[in-house]
Amino acid sequence: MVEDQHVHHRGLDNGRADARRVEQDYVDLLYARLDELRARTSRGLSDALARGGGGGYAARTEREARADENATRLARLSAVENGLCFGRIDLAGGAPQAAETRYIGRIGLRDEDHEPILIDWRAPAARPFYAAAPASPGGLVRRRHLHVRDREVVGLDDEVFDLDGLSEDDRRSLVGEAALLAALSRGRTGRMGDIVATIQAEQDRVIRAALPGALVVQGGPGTGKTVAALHRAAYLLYTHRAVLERRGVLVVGPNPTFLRYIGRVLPSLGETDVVVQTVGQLHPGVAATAEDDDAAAAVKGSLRMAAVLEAAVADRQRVPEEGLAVRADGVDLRVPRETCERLRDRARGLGLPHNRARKLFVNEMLWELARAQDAWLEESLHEAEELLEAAGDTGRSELEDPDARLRTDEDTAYARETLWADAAVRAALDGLWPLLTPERLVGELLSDPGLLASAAAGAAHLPDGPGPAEEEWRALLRPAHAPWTTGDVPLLDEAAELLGTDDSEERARERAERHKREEFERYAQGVLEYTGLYEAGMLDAAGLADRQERGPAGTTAERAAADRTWAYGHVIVDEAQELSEMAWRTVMRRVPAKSLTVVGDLAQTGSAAGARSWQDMLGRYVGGRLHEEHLLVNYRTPAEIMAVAADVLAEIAPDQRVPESVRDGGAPPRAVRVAAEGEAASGAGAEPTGAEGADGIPERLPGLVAEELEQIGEGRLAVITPAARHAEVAALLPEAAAEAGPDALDHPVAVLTPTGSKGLEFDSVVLVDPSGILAASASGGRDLYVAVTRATRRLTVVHEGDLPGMLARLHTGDGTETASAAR
Ligand SMILES: Nc1ncnc2c1ncn2[C@@H]1O[C@H](COP(=O)(O)OP(=O)(O)OP(=O)(O)O)[C@@H](O)[C@H]1O
Repeated sequence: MVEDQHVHHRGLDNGRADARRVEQDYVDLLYARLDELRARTSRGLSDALARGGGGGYAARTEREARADENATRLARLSAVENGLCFGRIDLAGGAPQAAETRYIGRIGLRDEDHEPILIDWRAPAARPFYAAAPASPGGLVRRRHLHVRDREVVGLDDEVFDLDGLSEDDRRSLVGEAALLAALSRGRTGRMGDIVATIQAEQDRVIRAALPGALVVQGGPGTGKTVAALHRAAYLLYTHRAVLERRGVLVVGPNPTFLRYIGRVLPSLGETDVVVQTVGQLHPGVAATAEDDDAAAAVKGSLRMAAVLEAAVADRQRVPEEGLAVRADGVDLRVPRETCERLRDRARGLGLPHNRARKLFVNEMLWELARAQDAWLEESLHEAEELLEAAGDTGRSELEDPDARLRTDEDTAYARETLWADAAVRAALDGLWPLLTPERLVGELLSDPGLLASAAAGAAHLPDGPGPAEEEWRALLRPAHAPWTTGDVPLLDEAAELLGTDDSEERARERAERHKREEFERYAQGVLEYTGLYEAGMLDAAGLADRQERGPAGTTAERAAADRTWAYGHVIVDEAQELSEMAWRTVMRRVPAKSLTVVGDLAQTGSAAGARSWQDMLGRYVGGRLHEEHLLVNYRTPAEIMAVAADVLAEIAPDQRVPESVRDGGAPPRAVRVAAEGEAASGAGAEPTGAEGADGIPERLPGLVAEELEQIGEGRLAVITPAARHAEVAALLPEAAAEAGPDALDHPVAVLTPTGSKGLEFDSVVLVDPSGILAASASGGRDLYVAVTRATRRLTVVHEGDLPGMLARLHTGDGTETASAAR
């Protein structure tokens, strides 16, 4: 509930109670309409289902289409129950326009006479609700936020755009401050929520930016990049439905926990045609979660790997010194080296992927072998003839040419078939030009120093080269069959491009399916015309055929996710600073139109292969179509905690601006010093720790966590530790979820590494061993920055030795605790 002290009094002179009653009446009307539509849709659905499976093909198809349509509508109508309407704008009148009032909500509604009674938040008519600012009210007299719980109006929050009455410094672009603060002060649930009611003007610009081109949104922690990106997905699908419903939208996020964290936002916005994946899932059939060490990640993520893989494929197209020698059917067959080379070069010259060029190579080699076999047979037949002749018995008539071929072309063709069926022949040809899967190519390459050395050397001669130096590629070596890492996935995708598939069977199947589909579309058109669905604009024949083909489970999103070559209509990348050059190459392949939204923070880059500049990463794909927006206000972290983060930022990325916190007045962040392992109670530098001796992390941490939990009540807490100490710390908190667990977000306490905490937020953060985080890698400072900016209310830093210099503020700030005081 919005407390009275939060409500601006300016616009409520007519009495808050009266205003609330007026809004309650209107909200009642909206819910009545919603109930009516739901009842109607649900009747439509049960009618369609009740008629069972009878009737002809046409009737069944029509019923299925109706049932499908009704089910989707019903799901949408149910999803908007909470917060159906959250805003109202009053626009100035003045000739020729009359003054106008609009209500803004999660969906659009019309009354019986088709008059709009509620405007969808994504519609152009809703725009002034978000865009109006004191300096540019955009025709608004007043903006009102409605707080509705269980269909009851529990609070109002008004802003009057009376320019004379407002000072310039009235919160820059911030709008609906009271509503915003109320939204921000709610405890965290472990799932991200939507913010349709309180989208801020700078975020609105991002959400409603044009579809084409690449939009990069750079913003510090908590500036709402993630939440704005997800609302943008919903907005684009609403505004460009025709394009995007068929092609879908792909959202790429950093890790599976994060994907679960944001998973609920899109359905609440009524959008289902969205595929949400980590980089580790971009290649269908692989779900990589393991990570490389920094050295391997840096090499693997570099664009030079494209040349290494190209060379690795060429290395698999081999010609042995002595040519091809194989024994088939008891006969030794040979194809000389020069012939093998000529055929290899010809196959390479086709410019086809390896597995498709292989068909030509294998085919020609089989002819060579068949001819070799022929030659051998000819020779033996001639020999036999000569023997017979010598014995006085001629097999042929005197009239025949003694040098004529004894075997016909048909014989040779037949021999070719027989040779292809011979396992030894196939194995020999596979040795020269094997059929390769991406998994095999990459797996064997990374576990074989010989293959790697050769591919790295080969890359030197390619346009994307030179390849990595020996000390670099050695970092890639690992045991055969090691689990896939996220860094491997772009390599697998690159390999898939280079290898292609041997798709002749698939293409024949596709041809047959296309034929079937064309017939069905013709048929569907007839069905639509007689049902009237066509005139109503609800479906077209292709759409109906689509539904028919995919059945109820096959949404655009599902088909897209399973298809490596799917071309999305738009791609949104979150925590985009973590993607390597190779990962961008994969992402760009998924969106040929290069329509992208990229959100991230260069100051938070943790990956050794991640971005240091957006232009460097993206310029080569989008050129001049790169548009950059900045978000500057932090909605997550209170000012007191952000001051600590600002010191860290000044060390690690002095050129990045610290976002300004909306909230302040939170609990002061604190540092708690504990004894290091083996540190004596009276040891040098130890705080006085009491009679029972030096208490270290094992003794102190559970108590500190319990203390924090008490402070935050229903909220959530994260313990963030260096990766090397994760297991040790998790063992101290058996009730907590360790990050690998699938339901880390459903526990009050989660133990995370800085990487695992990316993009997430918690009411309280207990950061263990900051020096350990700093020392863990070259990007330790950036990881520390990520860790301290996860808290929405409280931050406790637990350290053993001295605090790192960049956290010194925790010593001097108010409320800093010593170990003894914290007990
Ligand atoms: N306009 C808004 N109204 C209400 N809450 C908001 C608004 N903008 C952002 N928030 C909240 O602020 C928090 C931070 O947002 P979000 O996670 O999108 O930030 P981010 O920029 O992605 O942060 P990071 O870079 O740290 O991952 C979320 O809880 C989000 O719901």
